[in-house]
Amino acid sequence: MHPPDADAVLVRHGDVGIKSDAVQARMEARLAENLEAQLDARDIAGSVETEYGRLVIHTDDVAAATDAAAETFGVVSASPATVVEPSLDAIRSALADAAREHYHGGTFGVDARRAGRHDFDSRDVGREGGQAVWEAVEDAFDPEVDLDDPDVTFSVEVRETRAFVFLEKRAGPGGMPLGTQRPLVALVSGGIDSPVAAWLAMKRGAPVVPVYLELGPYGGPDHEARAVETVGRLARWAPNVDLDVHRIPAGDALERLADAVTNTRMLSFRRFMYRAAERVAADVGAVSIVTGEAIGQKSSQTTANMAAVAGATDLPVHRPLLAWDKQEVVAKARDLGTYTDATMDVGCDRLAPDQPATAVSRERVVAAEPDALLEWAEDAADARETVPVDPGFDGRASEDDADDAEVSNAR
Ligand SMILES: Nc1ncnc2c1ncn2[C@@H]1O[C@H](COP(=O)(O)OP(=O)(O)OP(=O)(O)O)[C@@H](O)[C@H]1O
Repeated sequence: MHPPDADAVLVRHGDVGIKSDAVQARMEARLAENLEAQLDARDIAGSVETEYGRLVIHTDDVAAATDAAAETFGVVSASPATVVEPSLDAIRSALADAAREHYHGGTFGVDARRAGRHDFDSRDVGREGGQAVWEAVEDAFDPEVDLDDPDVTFSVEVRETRAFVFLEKRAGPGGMPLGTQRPLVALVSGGIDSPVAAWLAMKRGAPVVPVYLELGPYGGPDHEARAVETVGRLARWAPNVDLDVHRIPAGDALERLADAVTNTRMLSFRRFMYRAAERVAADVGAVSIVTGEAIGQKSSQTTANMAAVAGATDLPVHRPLLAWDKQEVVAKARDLGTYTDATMDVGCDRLAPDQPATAVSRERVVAAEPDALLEWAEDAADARETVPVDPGFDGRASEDDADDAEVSNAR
């Protein structure tokens, strides 16, 4: 919902605003780049302007640009808006136009904010704006003001050189602009959890390099296709980041592992996976690994077993879903469009022994596994191929250089 003649989208960020001025300016510039990439990818004509604390998309297609902003990390909210000069007259007139188009009875309120130097304050805007709305609709309706919970809110944000009039504040994902952290390798399976974990890492500004282990007889084309498809959904959030999937052929090694090891097999598989991910990370300049593991979700994810598999990589392993319940993950996956109803009897479920160990020491895991297991992992990682993903846009913007990512937690 937007006022008549809206030709801008006012974009707000959150955590970026608590950085030092210099870091904030850099992060806002990155957010502007990412918004431009979103416009490009969706074929929306427009440009992005940065003003301290806010970004403004100038476009005639405010509905599509608002959708794009709402799928951009770092954006807390976005409002399709009409831009007028910062005077009470101009604001009154824009509010009256908006009221004639969007007020159809019931209660209304004017929410006014102001920053900069003006010869009026936000209370003046609220009072005069409210009156303008009232006068615009009183002949046709019986308007009533409710400032606490109105049916329609007419909002005004007055900045130093202009004022924005809008009716909607669309929520974005929040977080930090993508590319403001160094990249991570994301271990993505065809399951529900790992895409959510990768999305959460991206939400905090870290581009991910998706890695899928192709499991030979334990996996299958459907499993792989699902992994690639869910990464495609994630790619909608990151049109200027290369999210093509690094596919590691792990089937042979897993068969050898399954022949050699029984009840600690899953733990050795996890060690294999971390080492393979570490190898990819070294090649692509990623600094850690992110997985969809959660405490107690499977026997290999008890607190004891997560401790037992540490040591296969020197890189930190981040588990953003560590304390999430399955229902919470499913709800988020549905939200993101990465959820799929089909359960597949593949992957870890097929590789798991009948009686997996739930609390083993690291020494026992290592003693039971083939001596060369971690070398097999490195060899498999070296034999990887990349599989393109489809974000579902018509066009695809060019890839972002991971080296560009800045480490910007200076504060
Ligand atoms: N074939 C695979 N390729 C890449 N990563 C994998 C693979 N299988 C598992 N992982 C990683 O290990 C984590 C835990 O493995 P788990 O057995 O719980 O996976 P899953 O249930 O098949 O998938 P998910 O955790 O995504 O729902 C996954 O979240 C993912 O990060």
